[in-house]
Amino acid sequence: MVYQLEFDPYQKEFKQPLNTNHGIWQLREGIVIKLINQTEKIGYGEIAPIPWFGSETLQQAIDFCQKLDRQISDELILSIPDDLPACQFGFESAREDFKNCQNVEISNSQLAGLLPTGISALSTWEKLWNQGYRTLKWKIGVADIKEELDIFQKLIQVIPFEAKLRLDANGGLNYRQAKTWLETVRGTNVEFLEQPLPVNEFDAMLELSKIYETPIALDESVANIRELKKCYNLGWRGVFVIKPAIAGSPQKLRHFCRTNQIDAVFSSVFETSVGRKAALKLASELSNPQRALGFGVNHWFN
Ligand SMILES: O=C(O)CCC(=O)C1=CC=C[C@@H](O)[C@@H]1C(=O)O
Ligand SMILES: [Mg+2]
Repeated sequence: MVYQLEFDPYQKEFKQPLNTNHGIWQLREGIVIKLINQTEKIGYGEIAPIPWFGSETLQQAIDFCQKLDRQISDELILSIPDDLPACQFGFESAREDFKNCQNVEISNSQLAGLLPTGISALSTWEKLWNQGYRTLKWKIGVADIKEELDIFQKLIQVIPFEAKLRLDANGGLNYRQAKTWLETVRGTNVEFLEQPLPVNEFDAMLELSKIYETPIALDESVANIRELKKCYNLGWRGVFVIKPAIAGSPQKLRHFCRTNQIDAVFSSVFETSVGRKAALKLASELSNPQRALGFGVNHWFN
């Protein structure tokens, strides 16, 4: 099959900046691609890089698109190199969009609502709860640990018992702080501790995952299919937070998840509705149905 290719870079400002250990993220930049087939039908896909998670940069994706002919084939799409995972996702999603254009219906009870960092979480959780979220995600490793531990103690006093809380450090803790958090959350409604340590401290996270009963989740460490396989082969059996928009080829991702029984939680990269549709389709096939999807941020842009 051969397609006519069109691609449009975009910039969308977040309604509120995302504050994580990586820094403050204000602007989502990406590329919407259109594949037009011989019957003039259009398949849409999105390239939404996060270089600080190890994907290609926006400029690398734009350069790749610009070098392509205006007519591209299935073979070319399926041969996009693994060092362009966001491009692999965007082009393969557009190709698959011809097959299934309905959106995945999903309720907030199946999604994790994202709390603001710091003390604002205490005044925000109830709004998310009333919107139907039953899983809440809170970024830590942003402020001083004493301050965040104090806020955490207040938060678990007020949120309903049946709420699940995810803590995401974005690799911002050290070993001692990670142990402090894992001891603090023992017996609470914390569902998992996401990426407590930096990517280069995998062995320490593997050791902690064998000591503490609160699951540890990796996302920065498993940001693409190559890293996913590496961590699995090194013995990771905790939660795998998979961001399909930067993981790489959906076909290869399906093969890995169907071949290996992993505890996967599919998650957003704050893509637009184009990428979200394709990512949620993959999540509906491959994410652990017992866990909420990390796509609670569906109205994130101004
Ligand atoms: O996973 C979710 O529930 C929402 C998405 C989310 O938290 C993230 C998306 C993209 C980059 C990161 O800052 C962050 C994460 O670390 O998971
Ligand atoms: Mg994370």
